[in-house]
Amino acid sequence: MRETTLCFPMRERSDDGTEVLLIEKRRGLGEGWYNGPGGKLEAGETPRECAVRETREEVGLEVEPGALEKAGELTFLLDGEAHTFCHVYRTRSFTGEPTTSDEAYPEWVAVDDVPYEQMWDDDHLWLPGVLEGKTVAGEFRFEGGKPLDKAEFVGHDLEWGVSFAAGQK
Ligand SMILES: COc1nc(N)nc2c1ncn2[C@H]1C[C@H](O)[C@@H](COP(=O)(O)OP(=O)(O)OP(=O)(O)O)O1
Repeated sequence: MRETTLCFPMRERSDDGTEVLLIEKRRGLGEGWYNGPGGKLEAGETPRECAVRETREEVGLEVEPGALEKAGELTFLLDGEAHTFCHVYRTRSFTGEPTTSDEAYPEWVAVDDVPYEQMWDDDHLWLPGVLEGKTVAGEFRFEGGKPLDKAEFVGHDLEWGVSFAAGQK
């Protein structure tokens, strides 16, 4: 199973609203859809280190590992087999301005205006709660063979208010 991360940088707008930094993915799994910066763990990397690196590589923001708040653990199953495990983080502490990379077009979006219709089918089930500050563990089931982004979303289980094991924070 692939181990991956997603990171959702957030900021307050001057008119009192909150925004989240999304990317339009330019290649790989979920190409053309909106998501958070993130990707696969490299050898020897912790999930937090991966989220920091992917956020830097994809959108040019610097985040301290300790400034990441663990918000979720998501398991994606394809045809009954574990396909991807994803650690989800949010943060309001970062430096730099978002810049386009080979992998991503970054875009600040109001949390009330997240384009769920242009995202993975599971995202509208868990991302609103994550952006409200909740924690979640979820299992999402897809069927129809590889690749995952062409498979059909068929079911899910969610648990809110979870605590994460010390080694998984
Ligand atoms: C199935 O539902 C998913 N929902 C969301 N929101 N995100 C998902 C889902 N499945 C996978 N992802 C995320 C998890 C990772 O952040 C990326 C994986 O993308 P990719 O395979 O392209 O990984 P990268 O490390 O970016 O790949 P390269 O560096 O080799 O381009 O998708």
